[in-house]
Amino acid sequence: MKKKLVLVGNGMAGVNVVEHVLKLAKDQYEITIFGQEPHPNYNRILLSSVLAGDTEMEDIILNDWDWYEKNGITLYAGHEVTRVDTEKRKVYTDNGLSVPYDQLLLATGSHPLMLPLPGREKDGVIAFRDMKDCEAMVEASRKYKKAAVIGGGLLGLEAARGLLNLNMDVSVIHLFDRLMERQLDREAAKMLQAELERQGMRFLMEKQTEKILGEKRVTGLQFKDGSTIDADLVVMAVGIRPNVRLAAESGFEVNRGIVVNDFMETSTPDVYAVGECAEHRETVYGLVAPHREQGAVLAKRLCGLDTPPYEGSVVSTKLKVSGVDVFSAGEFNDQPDTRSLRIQDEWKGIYKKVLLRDDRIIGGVLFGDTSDSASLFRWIRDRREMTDAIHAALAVTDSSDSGISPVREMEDADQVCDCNGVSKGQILEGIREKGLASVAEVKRYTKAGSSCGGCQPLVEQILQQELGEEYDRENASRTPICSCTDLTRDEVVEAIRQKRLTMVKETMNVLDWKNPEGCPRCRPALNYYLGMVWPREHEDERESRIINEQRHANIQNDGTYSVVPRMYGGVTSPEELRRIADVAEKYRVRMVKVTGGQRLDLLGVQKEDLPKIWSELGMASGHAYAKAIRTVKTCVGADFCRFGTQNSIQMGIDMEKKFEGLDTPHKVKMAVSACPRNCAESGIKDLGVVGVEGGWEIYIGGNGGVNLRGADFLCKVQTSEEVMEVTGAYLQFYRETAEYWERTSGWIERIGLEAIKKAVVEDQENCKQLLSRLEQVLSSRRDPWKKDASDSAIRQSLYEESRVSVSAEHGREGDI
Ligand SMILES: Cc1cc2nc3c(=O)[nH]c(=O)nc-3n(C[C@H](O)[C@H](O)[C@H](O)COP(=O)(O)OP(=O)(O)OC[C@H]3O[C@@H](n4cnc5c(N)ncnc54)[C@H](O)[C@@H]3O)c2cc1C
Ligand SMILES: NC(=O)c1ccc[n+]([C@@H]2O[C@H](COP(=O)([O-])OP(=O)(O)OC[C@H]3O[C@@H](n4cnc5c(N)ncnc54)[C@H](O)[C@@H]3O)[C@@H](O)[C@H]2O)c1
Ligand code: SF4
Ligand code: FES
Repeated sequence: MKKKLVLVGNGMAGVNVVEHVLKLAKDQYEITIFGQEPHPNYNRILLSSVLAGDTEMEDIILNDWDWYEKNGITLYAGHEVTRVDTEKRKVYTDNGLSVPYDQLLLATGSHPLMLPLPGREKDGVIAFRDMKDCEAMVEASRKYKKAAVIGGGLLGLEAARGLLNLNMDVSVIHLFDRLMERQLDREAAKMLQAELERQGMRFLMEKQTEKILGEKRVTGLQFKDGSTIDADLVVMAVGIRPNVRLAAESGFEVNRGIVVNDFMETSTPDVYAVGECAEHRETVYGLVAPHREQGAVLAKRLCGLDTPPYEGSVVSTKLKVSGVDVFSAGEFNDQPDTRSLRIQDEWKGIYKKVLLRDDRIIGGVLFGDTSDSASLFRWIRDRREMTDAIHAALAVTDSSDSGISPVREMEDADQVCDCNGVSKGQILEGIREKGLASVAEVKRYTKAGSSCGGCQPLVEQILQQELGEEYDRENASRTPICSCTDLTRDEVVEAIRQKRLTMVKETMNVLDWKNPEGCPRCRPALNYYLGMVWPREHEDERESRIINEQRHANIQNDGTYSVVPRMYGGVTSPEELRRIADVAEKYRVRMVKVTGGQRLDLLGVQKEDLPKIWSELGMASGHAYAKAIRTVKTCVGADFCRFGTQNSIQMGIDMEKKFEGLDTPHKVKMAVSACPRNCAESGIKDLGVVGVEGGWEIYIGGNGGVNLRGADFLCKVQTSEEVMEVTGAYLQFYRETAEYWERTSGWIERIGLEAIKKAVVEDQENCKQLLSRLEQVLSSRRDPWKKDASDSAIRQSLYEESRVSVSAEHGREGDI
């Protein structure tokens, strides 16, 4: 019988151990994971990129719901483990669950430190630790202007850069007279501050905050010296505290963190700890590289394999702020027994300092040019003796002049990517044996470069050195659709056409997929591309769709579902409302809510009630869960409003009826307003129509989500028929040319407004062909709710029996 492995903490460190265990001994354990956050495992490091607008929230998911299910892992997301009974060998959660274990792994991470200041409970005072904090900052930036970040460390500066990108005025309040005093010496800190000031940050140095001002919401900060500043958002980034409550209350030995030995074993048999909550040899690590090293040892231990002990890590840090290259590792402050090598080039803005003890390299700081960082880190880790060659390599301020190539110097065993533990040898193997030819391919295949991104220049140098003239920079920027293949989206779509492929599995086979089963990223994408190319021939493959689309409903964070019936143009009738009310009462729906898209959402529906509710409602699916045409929001328009120039409601209804149920690469939201006052918010929709004197204006590519984007003006037309033509051609062009998972806002940035104008407005012939292909797709649509409600076999297998483990039912799959 399989042993039971229970992991508490669904973060990067714990899940990394599980990934290792699955690779080493897949069948040894029955695995259960508890995570307090209502999300699958995601890359916390990349929250800084999400805030800065460089990455989308959904792109930082490391293992989606499908991954847990596929690997037979039971995930309880949104559940906190509150007690461990070591006698009974069971864990207990806040909502009454208990699960037995044979081996228990604690990876509970850290809490952000919140200064105990008067007023800290006010609205607008937050930390920067998780997705929720990131969303709160984006949300605040829409309404407020002035942000104060307390703490000038790595996190504070990355938060401040993100808030600048969100167009806020940002002040950083720092306790000391230099930034990042735990990583940088005075000189580097001075150069960093000057560069960040140039980017627009304001610094209040040597300031101690005394009080948070304001009534309900924060309005400012007051300092010990009596001065004040205005602020309507305060982000505290003053360090972290290991989360040891569960361990302490359960009787495990705890100091600053949960005390572990060299095999990550706690004081209690069969209980282990890893990551930010673990204290090893009196050190707690707040960076992922050491957690990976710990995880590799622990996974072998759990699988009964021999492993050398974990003896601690040498760490390095890089600040993830674009336009600033800063690296630090080991010691950097001069001491009586140290000597240093310093190079400063004020013209190029470069500073290098290397600290020596007994002529051995023990630490260093690089600013402005971090191309030596991999070599320097290796020299520090190995406590390498300073040589003339090393000295010469460091002494130049342009690494290309040095004659020493950091890459050539590296041994195969040397680590290139600290975040993901990838060596130069593994990358070379990928290049030589798998034909990897770009940074993106290396990233997808080996994971090198996929976290903080700091090692990407080194990966590029390895590619250049290995492939020589064959390395084609331009070609290297091509992005395969996922790590299962080297083919790009366009190549896959072309192959589907040329080779007349019609099924997902067949496509993966014929195109030589590296992972024959595909992954959660490529399976739904292939299913979409096949349907797009062959609208009549392709049989939709439900099992390839994301979970929300398989069930035709949005999974909520407590495991229930939401039902949003279609209400064309946001218009309903007393008769429909009566039916909705009856259903809501009969099935004890927890809440009926008006959505942002002007529909009624029945929240808190049990899975087995879904088909019954759909058939009793007798309304069409609103597709609120799908990558498809969503709602058309309308204003009341000329029939009722004295400013209205057009009948926006009728136009909205016509558009929704025409395009409902159309699959698209990502969700598509639409709106129709009857005058430029734009009450239906047409300016932030994927497709917005605005009535004006003598016709309609059409806007495209707007987005009101995390990455706010105003829509671009596409064209003006005179008649309602023309609106239907241009919007139809636009939607079909998006369907045919966008990457799956790409919103219209990203697509438009990528391919350009002019290309879209040409394809759907100027080139009449092309427009006609787009419309004719659209008609083919529209003619083969079926309402998914009707189909499932009337098919007893589907009802039983999908809604009455559970295919998905309890785990995967928590959280919103499609929308994070
Ligand atoms: C914005 C940001 C940027 C960062 N950038 C970098 C970087 O560039 N490089 C780098 O190396 N590091 C970086 N870090 C730090 C890095 O993200 C962390 O060191 C790492 O994520 C810690 O992993 P962990 O699994 O130990 O803890 P966490 O990621 O905190 O995961 C612990 C999880 O356990 C859950 N949990 C806790 N208690 C319980 C319980 N009782 N029951 C159930 N679940 C529980 C928590 O909700 C949490 O989801 C950054 C951190 C942040 C916030
Ligand atoms: N690029 C990266 O590697 C990266 C990025 C973000 C976060 N992280 C990690 O996340 C964790 C949290 O980062 P962090 O920057 O909060 O921690 P930190 O401890 O590194 O820095 C906190 C900073 O806040 C300052 N501070 C403390 N009290 C203050 C006060 N009252 N007023 C003003 N300033 C004060 C400290 O002097 C220090 O510089 C760390 O483990 C860090 O390594 C790493
Ligand atoms: S958009 Fe214009 S027409 Fe429509 S409700 Fe607002 S003001 Fe009236
Ligand atoms: S070092 Fe962070 S992604 Fe490679």
